[in-house]
Amino acid sequence: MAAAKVYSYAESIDVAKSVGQYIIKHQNIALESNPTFKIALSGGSLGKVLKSALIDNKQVASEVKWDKWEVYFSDERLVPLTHPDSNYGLFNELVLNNLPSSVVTKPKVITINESLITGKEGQLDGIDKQKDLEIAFQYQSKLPEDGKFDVILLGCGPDGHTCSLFPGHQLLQERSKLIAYIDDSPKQPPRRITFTFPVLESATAIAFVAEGSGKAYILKEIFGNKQSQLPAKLVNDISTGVQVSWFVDDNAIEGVNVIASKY
Ligand SMILES: O=C(O)[C@H](O)[C@@H](O)[C@H](O)[C@H](O)COP(=O)(O)O
Repeated sequence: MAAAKVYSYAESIDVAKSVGQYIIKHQNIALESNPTFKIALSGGSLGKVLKSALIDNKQVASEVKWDKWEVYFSDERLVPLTHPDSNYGLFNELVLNNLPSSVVTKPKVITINESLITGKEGQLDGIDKQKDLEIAFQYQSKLPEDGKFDVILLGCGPDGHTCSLFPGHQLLQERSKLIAYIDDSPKQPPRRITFTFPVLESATAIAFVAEGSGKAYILKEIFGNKQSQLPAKLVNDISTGVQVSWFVDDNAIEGVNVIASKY
C-alpha cells in the first residue's frame, strides 16, 4: 500500500493553486483515454478552495475543460439545492456562477433529485423515508457506469469524518450500496446521502484538503496512530492502488509526524 502523500504550504492561496494543478493533471490524464473527466466534490471549506483554484487562478482556469467535466458530490445533505446546507448549492454559488463568459458548454453536474425531498431543513420531522431512500437509489443509478472516478476531493472534519462517513458509524462497513442514506448524522443536518468505501476504493485518485490549526489535533491521530479507525485514516489505508494525497497548510500539520513536500 502506497503511503498517502502530503503537500503543505504556508499560504492558503498556494494550497488552492496546487489543488488546481493536481486537478488539471488528472483531468488531462483522464481525457487522454475517456471523453469525460469524472470528479466528485465535498462541501465545507472546499468550495472556497475550488473558487480560488479554478476561477481566480487564471493559469489553472485557462486549462479547465469545463465542457468535459462530470461533477458529482461525495456526500449531499437532503435539503433543496438552493439551501445554504446544500453542497451543490455551495459549488453553484462559488464556482458555477463565476464561470468565465467564454465557457460555452457548462459542466454536467449530477445533483440529488430535490423533487423527492420531504420534511424541512434536512431534519427528521414529518419525512417520507421511502423518498429519502429513493434519492440515494437514484443518485447511485447516475454514478459512472464503471463506478470509477478520476478524482474524488474530500474534506476531513475535526472528528475525522469524511464524506458523510462518521467515526464508529455502521456505514463504514457498507459494502453492497455505492450510495448510502444516513439519517443520524452527528453533524447537522441529520439526513444525507454519501459515497461508501467501495466507491472510494475504485477511484483513480483521492485528495483531501485540510487547512487551519483546528485540524492539527485530528491529523496527529490520522497520521500518528496506526490503529486509528477514523474514517479519513481508513481512506489513507485503502489498499486497492488508489493514490491518496493531502493538500494542507502548515498550520494543519503543526506537530504532525509527516514528511510534507510541494506538489
Ligand atoms: O457534509 C459534510 O460534513 C462535509 O461535506 C464534510 O465532509 C466536510 O468536508 C468536512 O466536515 C470538512 O469541512 P471543512 O473543510 O469545512 O473543515
